[in-house]
Amino acid sequence: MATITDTRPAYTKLRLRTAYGPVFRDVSTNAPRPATSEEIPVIDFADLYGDAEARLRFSQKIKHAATTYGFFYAKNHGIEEAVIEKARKQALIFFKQPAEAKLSISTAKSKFFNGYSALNTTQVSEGESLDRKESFAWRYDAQYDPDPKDLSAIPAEVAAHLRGEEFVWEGTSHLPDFKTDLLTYWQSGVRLARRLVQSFAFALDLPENYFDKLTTYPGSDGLLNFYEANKPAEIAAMNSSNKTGDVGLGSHTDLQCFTLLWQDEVGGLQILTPEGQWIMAQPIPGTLVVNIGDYMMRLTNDKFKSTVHRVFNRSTVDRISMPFFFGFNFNEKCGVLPTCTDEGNPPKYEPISCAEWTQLRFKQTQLTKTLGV
Ligand SMILES: O=C(O)CCC(=O)C(=O)O
Ligand SMILES: [Fe+2]
Repeated sequence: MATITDTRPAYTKLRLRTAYGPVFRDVSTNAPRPATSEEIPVIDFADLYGDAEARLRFSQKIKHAATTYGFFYAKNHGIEEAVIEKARKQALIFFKQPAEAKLSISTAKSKFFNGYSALNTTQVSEGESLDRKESFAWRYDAQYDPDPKDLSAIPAEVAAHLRGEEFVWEGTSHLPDFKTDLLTYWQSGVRLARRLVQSFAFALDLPENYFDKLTTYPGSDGLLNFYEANKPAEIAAMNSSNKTGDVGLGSHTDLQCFTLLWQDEVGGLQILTPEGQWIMAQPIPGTLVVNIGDYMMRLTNDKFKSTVHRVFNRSTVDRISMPFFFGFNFNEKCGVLPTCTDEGNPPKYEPISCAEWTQLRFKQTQLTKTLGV
């Protein structure tokens, strides 16, 4: 009798945190495969700085990527290599310090998760391991805005939501140029994001300056992630116990409008396709990875996709990544955009501010402090 082989992939359930509680996704047990250039396209940012025609062309590419997988690579993004390299070196210097020095600026000292998180102290995804990484986080502070601000003129409703904290810089002042090099990288991110969000507006059939009033004191979170080299025995243990849930950073979506991520050449970032297949966002030198966050997805009535991703790291060398999370002014309540809704497609969501929105997710995070915002 002929046997029929069942070639359907097996699926497991992945539990994800969302603002409104856990959701479950079916995930294929097939091994992760490299992403194709259709899935995660490389977009040339030279056009973002070009004439009206070039900017329109650019916005259409953004729209395509944002409405499919919500991930793309940015080349010619305008952040100087020297700026990135200095920040990367500082990140390594910081993480290679003795534990004591790092713990002196622990996130435990922060009201807003600024500072240092040690190995295995966060768990972005409850169904997976603790996050096998260390990190250093800081947030928007008007005194460092590349678009200079009159600090005495910040509206009270804006000031109430600003989350920068000086202790992260005070506690690293023994590291020469640490603050300068990281803030220079961060400022480049703020500038690029303010520009890119104009193209998002264009892509959504809105005037290019539509969001500008929402990005005067934007959510701008800087983060350094350090995934320490695994010892061969650790890798063998992870593999032999077949713990696919043993992750560098658990499965999650980013919270705000979009993320600009620099990653080194080691690799490990994976994204989850709508079919539940993990695909690898392999490093492409000279690019940033850009991805849509939940807040932007909500504002577009789910037209732009905020896609689940994780870091799956089995490397025997250290890995550094430096995400920059961008959102609107935290006090501004935004609803579904007028161009993303019509009679047949009514708004699915009530207006909400970035402050309220990020709070909702944090309330779901019972165990520890989650930095993926
Ligand atoms: O380290 C990476 O490549 C991704 C980091 C990330 O997704 C996050 O910090 O939200
Ligand atoms: Fe992320």
